[in-house]
Amino acid sequence: MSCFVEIDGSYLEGGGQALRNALALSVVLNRPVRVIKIRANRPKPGLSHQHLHGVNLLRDISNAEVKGNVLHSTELTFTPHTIIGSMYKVDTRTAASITLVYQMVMPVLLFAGTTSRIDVMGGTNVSYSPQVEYMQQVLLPNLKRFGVNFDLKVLHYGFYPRGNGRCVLEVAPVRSLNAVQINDFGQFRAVRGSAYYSGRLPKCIAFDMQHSAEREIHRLWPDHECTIHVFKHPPDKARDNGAGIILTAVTSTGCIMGVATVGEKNIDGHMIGSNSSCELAGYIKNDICVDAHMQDQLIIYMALAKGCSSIRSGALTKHTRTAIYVAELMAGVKFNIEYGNFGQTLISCEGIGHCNAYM
Ligand SMILES: Nc1ncnc2c1ncn2[C@@H]1O[C@H](COP(=O)(O)OP(=O)(O)OP(=O)(O)O)[C@@H](O)[C@H]1O
Repeated sequence: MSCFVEIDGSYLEGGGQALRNALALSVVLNRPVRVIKIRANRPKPGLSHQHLHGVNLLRDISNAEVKGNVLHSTELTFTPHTIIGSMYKVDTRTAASITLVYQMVMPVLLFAGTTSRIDVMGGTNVSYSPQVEYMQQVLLPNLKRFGVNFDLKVLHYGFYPRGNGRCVLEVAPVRSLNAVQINDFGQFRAVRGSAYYSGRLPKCIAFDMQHSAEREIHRLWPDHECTIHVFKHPPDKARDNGAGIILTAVTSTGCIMGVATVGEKNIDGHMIGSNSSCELAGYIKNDICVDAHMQDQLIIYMALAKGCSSIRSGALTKHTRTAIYVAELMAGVKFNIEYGNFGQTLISCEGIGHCNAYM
């Protein structure tokens, strides 16, 4: 009988997240895994640069035996042996999302014996992935509740198609993760954010994003603070053209929801600003404590934490259901979903209370 847990990468979302979570859990739990039909629902299935660099980084961190770690591969077996906290460097030579490489290794580095430092070159602000500001301003405060601490420095911002971005992530290990309750919205306090531009793009793009976003929030909540700063990345921080916005909403109970969007070709600043603020307003109106992207990103931590975690979010995304599928198979946990009246969901799970074997 095979000793591999088999994960079907075509299930539900059928993107790279199933692979990232499966491999991260494989290392943390020391369980060999086989991932089949990798990214089957994407236009170009199989491993792209981002995934391949993540797999090879995780191989080095865990001294794993790997088969299938080549570009476009749709099947992979991964047998980890250890977790080595250390300094690592990855140059993707593309605009591959740096934050998605970090998404793969972060849960693992928490269970190393010492602090790790991961220097990655690629894209910091790339579509369909967490913007680097989202990781700093939304992921970090949410993960702090689990007892996680990381420091993410951006040495250079990088955009599609050139890349040229560079970040350094430092992750401190934990003995175990706390269970969290992120389900009490409290009172809406403020919206804060920034709109940036770089390279040869005109400043009006960032001001259009700012004005449209502030107008929408002030229209709905005239008495609440809404502060969006506009700035240009200096040339030594961003060589290429790029523009985007990050908005966060904070509540009296410490909930932080975020929306971060990077402009693509023919950027319409007004459109980005108003779409982003409408998305954020939807969370505030419905007392949602965890935004649609944080929802799937917290699943792996809930599965590993000690005790029962619960998060109050909006409608379940396919990414979240995929993350739950992987966590249940790999860690043997069970997630429970309760549905509210206005599309809210309460996602809960009794975590396995994984303990760090290297501390
Ligand atoms: N705007 C965003 N803000 C925050 N997180 C995001 C944003 N867009 C995508 N994400 C996150 O990025 C991850 C993308 O997962 P997905 O499976 O689509 O991976 P992928 O490797 O990009 O695959 P693919 O290239 O197959 O799309 C998810 O965790 C999702 O929540």
